[in-house]
Amino acid sequence: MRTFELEYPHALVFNELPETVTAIGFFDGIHCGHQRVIQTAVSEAKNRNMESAVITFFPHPSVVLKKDAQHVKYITPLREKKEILKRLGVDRLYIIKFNKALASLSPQGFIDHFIKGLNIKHVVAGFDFSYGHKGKGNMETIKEHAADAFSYTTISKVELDNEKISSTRIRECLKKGQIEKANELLGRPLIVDGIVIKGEQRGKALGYPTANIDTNRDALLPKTGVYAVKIIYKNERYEGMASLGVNPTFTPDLLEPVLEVNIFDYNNDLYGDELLVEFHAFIREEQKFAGAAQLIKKIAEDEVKIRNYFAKNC
Ligand SMILES: Cc1cc2nc3c(=O)[nH]c(=O)nc-3n(C[C@H](O)[C@H](O)[C@H](O)COP(=O)(O)O)c2cc1C
Ligand SMILES: Nc1ncnc2c1ncn2[C@@H]1O[C@H](COP(=O)(O)OP(=O)(O)O)[C@@H](O)[C@H]1O
Repeated sequence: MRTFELEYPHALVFNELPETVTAIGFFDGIHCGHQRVIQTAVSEAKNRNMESAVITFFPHPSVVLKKDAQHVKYITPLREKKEILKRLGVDRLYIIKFNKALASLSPQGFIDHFIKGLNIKHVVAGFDFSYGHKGKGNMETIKEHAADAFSYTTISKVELDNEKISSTRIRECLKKGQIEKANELLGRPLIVDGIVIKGEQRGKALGYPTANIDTNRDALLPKTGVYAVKIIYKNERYEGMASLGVNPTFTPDLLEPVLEVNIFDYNNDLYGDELLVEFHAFIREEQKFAGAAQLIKKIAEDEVKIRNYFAKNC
């Protein structure tokens, strides 16, 4: 997959661009609904003997459009997004910078520059996709803006339990610790990755060494607590338990939750290495214990629970 980071106006040369079928959207999470849009574009491209593409945006429009400048966290930060799109068989990824200039482009201007101008012959988008200034362009107006230069497919609402699958719904599940429902909506387990850094060196003494993970600051983390996780390390998959929290038993003043994992049946140095953590089940809330002995007892119970969980659900 080739990635192109574009700004308005982009400088790509039309004559050098292949005829392409594209999916377009913000696609945070690349959930089951997004996957239907992207897979439709990939198979339509094969049918037409064209290249497949995904057009997406960065950062999230709310960063530019909302007054209180904020930092948005993503279910799939750009890096994860790229990995998943590669796996879906996408040939080209166009990441359009969402800035004031882009936000003020008219719907016709957007289509002319970023669809016709990128030699797109067919567009696939969800029924609620919008484009151009104030999101005034949509799947109703696209026919007029296309003016026969390209065709399009509108993907209708994809639902689970009679409710639309959406990034917002997944964010709410993650906030509540409903990881299994979030995973069902995503169509894969939530993955958070990062590099192993040094912690307080307390884990080994407790009998449960934990790899402390420096996560991407763009990554949306689930609710704090203890989770059944799988760890992908050097292309091998391990079972383990994660603590996402502020370690109240020992550190009353930690502000940001820390993600740490204890890998089952493993004993080796991991400092400086990259780990991918797949979240599978929420086990319990984080607690403040009277001391190390009580915490160790609880962690031993967590381990039994999590091993049983994976014995039943692999
Ligand atoms: C499965 C598991 C559950 C945990 N639960 C709690 C908890 O409920 N309360 C708490 O204060 N710390 C909890 N911890 C975090 C430990 O306090 C932490 O791993 C330990 O202090 C080691 O920290 P270090 O890696 O910085 O040395 C848990 C850790 C694990 C692995
Ligand atoms: N089974 C394991 N799970 C996680 N980390 C392990 C394991 N075995 C060894 N380690 C190593 O031990 C370190 C964790 O030990 P710990 O005493 O908790 O130190 P720290 O406070 O630096 O995390 C990990 O970063 C890793 O290098």
